[in-house]
Amino acid sequence: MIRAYDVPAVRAAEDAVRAQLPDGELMQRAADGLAAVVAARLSEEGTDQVVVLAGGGDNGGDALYAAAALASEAAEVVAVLVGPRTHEEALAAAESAGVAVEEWRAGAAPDGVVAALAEADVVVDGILGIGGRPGLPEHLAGLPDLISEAALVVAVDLPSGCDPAGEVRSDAIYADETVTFSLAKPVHLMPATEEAVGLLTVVDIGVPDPETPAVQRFSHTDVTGLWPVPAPGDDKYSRGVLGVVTGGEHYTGAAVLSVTAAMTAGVGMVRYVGPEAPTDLLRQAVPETVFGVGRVQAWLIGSGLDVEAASEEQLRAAREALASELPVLLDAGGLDLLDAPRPAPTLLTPHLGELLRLATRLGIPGPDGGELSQETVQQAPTVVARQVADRLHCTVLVKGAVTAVVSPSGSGVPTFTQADGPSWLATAGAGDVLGGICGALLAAGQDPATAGALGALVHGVAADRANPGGPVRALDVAHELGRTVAHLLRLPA
Ligand SMILES: NC(=O)C1=CN([C@@H]2O[C@H](COP(=O)(O)OP(=O)(O)OC[C@H]3O[C@@H](n4cnc5c(N)ncnc54)[C@H](O)[C@@H]3O)[C@@H](O)[C@H]2O)[C@@H](O)CC1
Repeated sequence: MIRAYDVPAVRAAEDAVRAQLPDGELMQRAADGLAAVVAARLSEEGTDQVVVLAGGGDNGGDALYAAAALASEAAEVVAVLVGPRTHEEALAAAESAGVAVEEWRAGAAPDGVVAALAEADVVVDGILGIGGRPGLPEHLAGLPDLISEAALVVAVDLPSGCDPAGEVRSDAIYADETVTFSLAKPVHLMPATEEAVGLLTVVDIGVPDPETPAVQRFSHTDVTGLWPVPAPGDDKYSRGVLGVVTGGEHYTGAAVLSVTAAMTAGVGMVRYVGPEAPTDLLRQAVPETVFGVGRVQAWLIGSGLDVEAASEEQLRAAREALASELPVLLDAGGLDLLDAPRPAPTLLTPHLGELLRLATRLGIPGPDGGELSQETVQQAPTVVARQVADRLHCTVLVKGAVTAVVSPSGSGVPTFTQADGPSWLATAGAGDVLGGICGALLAAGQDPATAGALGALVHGVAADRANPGGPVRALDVAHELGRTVAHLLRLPA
């Protein structure tokens, strides 16, 4: 499990440790750790040009102390002071170690800075850390374009400009590697910001984990402790029966994909409710399926379901499911069926377009109070998802390269994010497969957040294993699930 802690929790944990240490010791540990990582990335000939961008806060202090430590390792280290203030002791240390100093505190970049950035082999981004507001300081808006394409960009704690909470996308430095200290922060794991982080390296500076994480991510080795594995006394009913209301006369494939995924992921049984065409297809493609309404432990409703054109039987089953005390997963068209909170566990699995449609239907406004836009949903997917989760008292899984599973505010459940799949997984029907996996987990008794996050992990790993490094089709991902679960269960816990 990877855990990330929000800024107040990190500051409190750091304060507690700092109080026990000599002045400046914690920052020195951070700077030494940073310098060791950067030194390991330098070429062995010692010919590298290193540029250290230092802001006005402690992040800039870390970067300047690291610059001092790197002065003897590189051909040249240039520190560029970009903040309104400078950490004076760290600057003095850098200067006495032989670091060249440039200032760029406002306006356009001075020629010396432009030249240094164009020639840099390594750029250390110490402009803003966890004290940063989203976006780059105004005069640094053009900075990313000045950095040589060939340079390795190493961010200190987080890429400057990124929202430390990882909730909103903003102008930022894109790092190849981010070196953080003891604790990961949400920025490192959230969909709006993870792309800018690059490789995440955590250097231990002796700060213990706070109690409550803000964001969690399952690792492959977590699957063993969480996946429902049948015991000798189990039967198909005790393992979980999933009621499935997906597909229709026109979207027959959604039924095949979701039911195949649920069965291959290991549900005890599927009861499918749908019209003739998908039913006929399922009789051929997934002969294990049982048809018609009956006793189930959870419902999967929606993939390929057009509420306007759905059969009477499907709509009745869906409405009864929503009125029941059973866990329900709503996907795609099924999202149109929920207007008010249900008393039972509910997992919604929209992609960004569906999230916009759902949030708009619920009357959730944009940040300016006006109508919610596609841009806002793209820039701040987890903010919008949380508003939906709060309105409907449900769990919202937002699909993407980084999938986020957001629970209602105050529920005490951290946000889960998973980034396990290859980009090839962005393909038709992949969401139907995810619905089948998560539905199987709900039927086995998992809570919606765990079912969503674990389902996303297995979905991503199966896609990779179905055709490593190449294109996958959704049905191949579904067929790979059984072997993927077996592979994950074999990993040491
Ligand atoms: N607190 C500690 O004990 C430690 C902190 N460390 C470092 O300190 C960092 C946090 O330091 P700070 O709290 O000083 O925060 P920052 O170094 O992020 O600096 C914040 C400063 O920048 C300004 N600012 C923020 N966003 C801006 C924006 N978009 N445009 C212009 N100005 C902006 C703020 O007003 C503030 O003055 C951490 O990220 C980490 O790198 C490390 O040295 C480890 C120990």
